[in-house]
Amino acid sequence: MNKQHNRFEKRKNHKQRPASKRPAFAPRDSNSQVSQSKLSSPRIAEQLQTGDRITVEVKKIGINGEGVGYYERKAVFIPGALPGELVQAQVEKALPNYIQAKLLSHKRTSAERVTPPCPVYEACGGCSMQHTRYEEQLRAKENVVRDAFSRYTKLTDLPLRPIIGMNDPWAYRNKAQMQVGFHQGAVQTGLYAPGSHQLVDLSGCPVQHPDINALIQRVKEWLKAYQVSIYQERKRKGLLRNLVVRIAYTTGEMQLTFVTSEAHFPQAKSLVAAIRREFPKVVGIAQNINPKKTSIIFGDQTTLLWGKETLQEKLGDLKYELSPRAFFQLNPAQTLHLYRAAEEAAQLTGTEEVLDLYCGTGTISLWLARSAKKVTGIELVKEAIEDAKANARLNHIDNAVFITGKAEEWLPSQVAKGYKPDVIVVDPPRTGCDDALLKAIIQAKPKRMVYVSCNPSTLAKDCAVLLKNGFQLEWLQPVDMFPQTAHVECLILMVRK
Ligand SMILES: C[S@@+](CC[C@H](N)C(=O)[O-])C[C@H]1O[C@@H](n2cnc3c(N)ncnc32)[C@H](O)[C@@H]1O
Repeated sequence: MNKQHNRFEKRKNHKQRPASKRPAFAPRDSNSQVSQSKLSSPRIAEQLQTGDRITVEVKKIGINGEGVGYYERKAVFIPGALPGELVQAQVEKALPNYIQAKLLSHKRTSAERVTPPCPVYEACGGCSMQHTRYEEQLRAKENVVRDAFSRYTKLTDLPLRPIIGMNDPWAYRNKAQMQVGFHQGAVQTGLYAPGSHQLVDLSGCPVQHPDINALIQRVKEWLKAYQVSIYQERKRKGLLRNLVVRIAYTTGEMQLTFVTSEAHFPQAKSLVAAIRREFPKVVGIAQNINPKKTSIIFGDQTTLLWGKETLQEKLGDLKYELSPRAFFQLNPAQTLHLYRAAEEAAQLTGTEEVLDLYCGTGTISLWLARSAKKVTGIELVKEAIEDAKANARLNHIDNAVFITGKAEEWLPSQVAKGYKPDVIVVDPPRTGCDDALLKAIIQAKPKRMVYVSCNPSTLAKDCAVLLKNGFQLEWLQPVDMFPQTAHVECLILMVRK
């Protein structure tokens, strides 16, 4: 995802078997029962329908943070349920290979259950694990990684390191991207409820930096006071679409971007003056124009309304100047752990050629460049490459080269010319590496391959391909970049056999 708030992954929806081919009866799990008044006898899993109520014992936490139990032998996914709980749930979807159900009540609750501190936790959908004690969240994320690797690689002795969690798993997010709406005379800012265009108003998000919350709250008041017209998605009318706020944890600098549907923004001057009066940490205020019918937040054009174009953040001793649209990891404290793990995995001595694929703004490349002979970063987005080059200059790093391109096209063409990096780092989007890229990595025969991923399933799948083609898995390091959500970041080191 970008590595944003949690959204549920789609499961495969297979066609229903015709009724005549369904088994007449299958034995029931002792803890799985249907209790629906209109039924004269309990339903077997194959006959369950939307609306049926079932009792399920929850066995584990699934990839989206939901409870997973079994009705007879069929998996039942119940958001909000925890392992060890016996729950009554209502069937929302009964499909041939799984059941999706809604938690109705508990017959037994888990000791790992806690009260979510966020008042709109259930409606918002940004987090999916606030009801779970943090230690249990970490255990569940380790298990998700373990399950994915045992499914795809069949490795029996997985070299899984303990997950790196946070001491304080709140207020870690350095960026908020809020939808703006208007409801019953009030300006709202928040996120859409999962799978809908229903805006959930957030008056303070506990995983965001508190200064971000404070700024958004006041801006909301000024939007109303200055009568800024709010964009209405359905009618495609109105001006203000989103507020994007970023904070640098090390310098405290803040940056605010108004995303508008058109350039004309008559209240911009008054808003800038009000923000500057009350929020001296804001160093730059920008307007981004996005006239398109799209769920992508930023449009192509950004203009500075006041202040600096970038804010400065530091990771270790590296400095980064970040423009409003530049990608930067959302949890800087955990990013340090991730990049240190990448450095350990790369085992650089100063003589290596390193290739960093999907390099974004070059953060990993610059981190590794200090102990490598040369680093080449490849990234699809041209602006990110410009930021990477600027950050290399800012940090006086002259052995890093950044190139705009598609990883799956660039590497095969270079390998065909004899290019042989010593270490390859990849950090692809959730979909994982393209087949053509994996093939080129296998042909390039790097000594070490460092794979960073936010999706354990695609990571394990790609790892399985590399295992069959001359690599072995040395270790896996999960890092909890997104506490309170089901997301888990994982880094693996593979070496040539
Ligand atoms: C998960 S981010 C990694 C960013 C970076 N490694 C970091 O830690 O900040 C994935 C990056 O891959 C880029 N990307 C997506 N598809 C790509 C492709 N086919 N080739 C190269 N880069 C791609 C995205 O623009 C994004 O910057």
